[in-house]
Amino acid sequence: MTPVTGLPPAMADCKDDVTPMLSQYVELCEQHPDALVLFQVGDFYEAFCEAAEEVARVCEVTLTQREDSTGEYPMAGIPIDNAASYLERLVDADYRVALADQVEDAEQASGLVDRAVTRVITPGTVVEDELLAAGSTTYVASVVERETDDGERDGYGIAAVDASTGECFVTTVPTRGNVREELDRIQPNELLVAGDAPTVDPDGNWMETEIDAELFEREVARDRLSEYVADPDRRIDNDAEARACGAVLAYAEYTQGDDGPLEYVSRIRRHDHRDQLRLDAAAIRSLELFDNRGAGSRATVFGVLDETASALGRRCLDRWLRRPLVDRAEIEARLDAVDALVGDGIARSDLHDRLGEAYDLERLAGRISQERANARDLRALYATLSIVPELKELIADIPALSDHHARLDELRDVATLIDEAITTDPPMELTEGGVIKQSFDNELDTLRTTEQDGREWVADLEAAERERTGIDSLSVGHNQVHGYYIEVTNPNLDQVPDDYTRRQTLKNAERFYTPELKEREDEIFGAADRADSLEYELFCDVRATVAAETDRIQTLASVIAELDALCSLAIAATKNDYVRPDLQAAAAEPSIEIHGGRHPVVETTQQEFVPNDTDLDAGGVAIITGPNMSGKSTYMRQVALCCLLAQTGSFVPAEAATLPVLDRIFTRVGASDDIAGGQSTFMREMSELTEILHDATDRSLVLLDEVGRGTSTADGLAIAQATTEFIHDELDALTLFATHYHGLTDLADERAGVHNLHFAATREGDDVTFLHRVAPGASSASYGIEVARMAGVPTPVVDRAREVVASTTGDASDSDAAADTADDAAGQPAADNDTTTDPTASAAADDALADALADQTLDAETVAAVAAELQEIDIATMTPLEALNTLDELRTTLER
Ligand SMILES: Nc1ncnc2c1ncn2[C@@H]1O[C@H](COP(=O)(O)OP(=O)(O)OP(=O)(O)O)[C@@H](O)[C@H]1O
Repeated sequence: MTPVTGLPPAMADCKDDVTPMLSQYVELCEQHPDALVLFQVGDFYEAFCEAAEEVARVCEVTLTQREDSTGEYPMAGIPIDNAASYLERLVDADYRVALADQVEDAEQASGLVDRAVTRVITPGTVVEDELLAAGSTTYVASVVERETDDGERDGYGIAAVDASTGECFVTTVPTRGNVREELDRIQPNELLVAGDAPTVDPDGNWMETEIDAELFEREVARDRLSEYVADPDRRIDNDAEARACGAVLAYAEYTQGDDGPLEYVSRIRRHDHRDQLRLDAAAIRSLELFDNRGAGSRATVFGVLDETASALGRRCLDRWLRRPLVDRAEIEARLDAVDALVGDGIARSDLHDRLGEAYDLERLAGRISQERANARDLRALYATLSIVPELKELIADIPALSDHHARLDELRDVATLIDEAITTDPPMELTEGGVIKQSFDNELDTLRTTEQDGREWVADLEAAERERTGIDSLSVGHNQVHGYYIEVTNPNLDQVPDDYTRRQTLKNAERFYTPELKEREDEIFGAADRADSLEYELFCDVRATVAAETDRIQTLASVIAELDALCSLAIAATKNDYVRPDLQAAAAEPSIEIHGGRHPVVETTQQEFVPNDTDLDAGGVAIITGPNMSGKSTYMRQVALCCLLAQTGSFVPAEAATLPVLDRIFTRVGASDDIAGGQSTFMREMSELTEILHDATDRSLVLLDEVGRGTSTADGLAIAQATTEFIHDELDALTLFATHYHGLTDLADERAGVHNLHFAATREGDDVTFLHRVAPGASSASYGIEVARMAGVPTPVVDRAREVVASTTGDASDSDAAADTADDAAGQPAADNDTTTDPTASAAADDALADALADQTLDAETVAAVAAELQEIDIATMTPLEALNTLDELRTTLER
């Protein structure tokens, strides 16, 4: 269905004939062609015509008809009081929603109430608490290609802003690939583009929004930036950064309905991508830092490390994990702090408890400066400020946190003001009183006293009038329409005094007022009205005074956030038994030495995790072989994660670790069972490989997992071998390469820095047991068929696969397995007796099994036919495309 934005077509057809109110709607829709306009009519936000149909569909609300002198229009509305959940649905359905509010009091308006768009809600600029997950970030980003003075293209400027917290940053990256890498780190919800902007990967998980190209213009952007920071050139490196940043800020202003700069965006940080350990999308994904393809949020690296107590800390830890450090001093400073907290259980748990009381200061600061904060928000700020003295005391004696101690500003002036001004449990509404404390303002106190005295006088009136009139059933009451009254039932009406004036007649009684009651009533309501509006004015003054301190509040927020993130790392380290890593000396050649290393996530899901050592010398390449499921991938990732955690400032899951400061982690996981993408999968694999071969340095860690599998076995082995040789001979990168190409293990004999590792398994009868223990040397058997059997592949398929292997190798895999078991029992690497199977044949069998695994209900006859056909194929002479086509045909046969 095409999105309905701007002016609904049916309304466009009759726009000149509609009522004045609808013509206001038409005008606002025309001003916001990209947004779905929700138009306030009393207590509802309404949409009309096609927009109404869409709102009714997405929000599941009733579609009604509006009828007026100009015609009949479909109409759908959502209640303003309860708008958040409906707005969320519309934003989730990729709508930008423009809220056209009544900006004039309906009672005071002469004629049509004025309306204006006060806010455009878009996926990347949500600020409403109800629509935001706690501790999350919501960025809108933009990318601008950089041009040098001579018109040469030279890299890209990237900017992002989180409109809910005011965080804003810029960076420049050299290549298109780096753009994607940076965006993968930022994970923006929305990406701004103009007509000539470079298109970024369309697969990105963000909404693309086209904005006016003028907002990207150099001068326009620079002018805007100078409204935010005093000296933009000091913060911004080049025009591309300035243009990208100008555009995101302009868009943020537009969506917040502000004409001027957003006060709470008070600093623009600059990242240099060389100042952080670089991780590309493949690394973030395959190391399962934040996402684990649906296995639950705890089963990620972030999930394991996240012991934060506050939303501030959670966001900070997220940032740290996305941008590990490369500056040795900064890493050591974080490690020192974590170390101190690991060593002091009492400080750690007290700190964690106090931090749990901190509200989300970043978002509070945004709301306060945007005048969206209510009295409860100010009280939340006060509550957070109240914990600061305790935080200071808790860390006063921890030298590693002395910098945090010095930066913890108690903001006493702000705290005192809020506490003196705002009631302890204020209402949500700001205009109905109860917000400002007694004794804060003399005029307010006088008004409240007048009101109070009046009410007390009324409260005493009943008794006084009963006595005066002798009517025992006389009562004094109040209602919204008629105000105060004295009620006398019909049988007593003859006793009513002369100064009673009739106000209202009921069935069994009459209601009266006296001149004095009227006078008191005017006094009470006059004072109450005036006091309510004075309270609102005083509240706004207090809020503005606090808003002027936004910068200090944001600094405090960042210190609290860091303390919480450090505390979280210390708790995770203690809970999971991590150790402080030693960083190699700066001058040392990068090498990795881990004793008893573990995978931080897998170890939490396994009953017994087997720790493994790693010893990778400078420029070393480890070729890792072993049966399927034996632990190769887990091992490689745990090595990468140890390095990554260390550079985040975290302890690492190991008994001891000496680690280098890496510049980059590359991971390339080969096209495994998922051939669905066909050629494109292999192409992607190769283009990612190209990037590694171009960019890796001797400070990079490269993980290659079954690279080359996406093509024919012969080509795959050739590519794998050439890649390993190149990495070893030219790049000197630290490399772990898990492979089923046993032929690759021969490289260890040819090149000094290459060595073999293998994961062994033992077999008893048909049962294979994985030891998950890494040992030197190459493995001799893949146990693919045994794994298939254990996975439940029907017996005829398993038997046929054994026949295929036997006939192509002249051998049965049993002998390999037996040799492997015997080697392991003797503690010898299997490579010594290697009876390596022909890779072409075992790959053919693997392929047959992979297909069979895909559908275990296949009949044995079809599978046998496919297996026979597979046997006929001469894979070594096929092109990758031919191989894929043949595979596709075979699979189609199986699917029939
Ligand atoms: N050191 C270990 N201790 C305990 N269990 C482990 C260990 N390493 C891996 N495992 C378990 O074994 C499973 C398979 O591990 P992994 O995916 O690393 O094997 P693999 O050799 O890479 O397999 P394949 O070649 O099929 O990709 C893991 O999901 C985990 O459950």
